[in-house]
Amino acid sequence: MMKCVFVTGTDTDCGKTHVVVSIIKSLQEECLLTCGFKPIASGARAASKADVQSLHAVALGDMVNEDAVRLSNASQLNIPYATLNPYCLEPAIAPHVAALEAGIEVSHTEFDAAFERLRHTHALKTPIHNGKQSAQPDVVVVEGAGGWCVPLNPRETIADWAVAHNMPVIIVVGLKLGCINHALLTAQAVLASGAPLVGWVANQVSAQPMSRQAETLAYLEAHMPVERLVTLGYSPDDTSAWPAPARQRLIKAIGCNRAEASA
Ligand SMILES: Nc1ncnc2c1ncn2[C@@H]1O[C@H](COP(=O)(O)OP(=O)(O)OP(=O)(O)O)[C@@H](O)[C@H]1O
Ligand SMILES: C[C@H](N)[C@H](N)CCCCCC(=O)O
Ligand SMILES: [Mg+2]
Repeated sequence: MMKCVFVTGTDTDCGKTHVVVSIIKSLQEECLLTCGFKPIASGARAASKADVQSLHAVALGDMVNEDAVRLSNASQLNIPYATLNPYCLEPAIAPHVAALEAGIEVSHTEFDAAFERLRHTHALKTPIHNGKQSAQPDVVVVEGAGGWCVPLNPRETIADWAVAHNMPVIIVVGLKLGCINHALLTAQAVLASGAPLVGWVANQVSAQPMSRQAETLAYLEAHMPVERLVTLGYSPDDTSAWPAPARQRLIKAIGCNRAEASA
């Protein structure tokens, strides 16, 4: 049974993509075939020659989003770009505004269709140890857009889609002044929506730790309604797997079972 997890955060730029890539690597380390999913992205560029080589079903000049590129490159499966990122909007602005300006109607139905295609069997970039050339993902790690309440259109948010699918939710807390309030409000909103909130990640987003980082973490530890899965330090070029105990917390939070893994 394919598992999924929805990663939201305290704000745009809190480090969701950074954390999603590290989650993908962590689950791969646990022999779970894992891919990312970015249902909607705002902020796109024309695909370069390097993108055409690394991405699946992308032509030179097609619009691609950097988050989705990073998710695709981290995946072990060759998933068509448009499946991994069904909505790729050009300006780096609120998605509902970008969609309106482009004359595009964003719909959960399109998310569902792409998510369904993700479930299919895809070619593996490198055959795994038992010689398998293709497989279905064991886990899909979904990256939201901005924070939990970001709208898609006047009626729906991206969170509504996660809630409709009862996806376990992880909150990324970008460690900076103001994050206590943002983290607690986000946790309250997730719980109020009825989604299963399964953990949070403390993510150091600046080279220097924020002032009184230890005290901030201690307060969050005591007041967040779920456990902290891991604390990630500042590491611009490193999105490697989490330490083993944190990986175990992650697997438990998502409800994965290594025995079910196809790898
Ligand atoms: N732990 C970290 N160490 C170093 N750099 C980080 C870390 N976390 C995030 N960053 C950097 O901070 C910036 C914002 O992070 P990221 O793109 O992951 O945010 P995001 O929440 O995914 O934003 P968006 O809402 O646009 O999707 C990026 O340049 C990223 O490389
Ligand atoms: C463009 C940016 N990097 C994100 N992808 C979108 C952030 C939307 C934030 C909307 C808001 O909360 O005001
Ligand atoms: Mg991102």
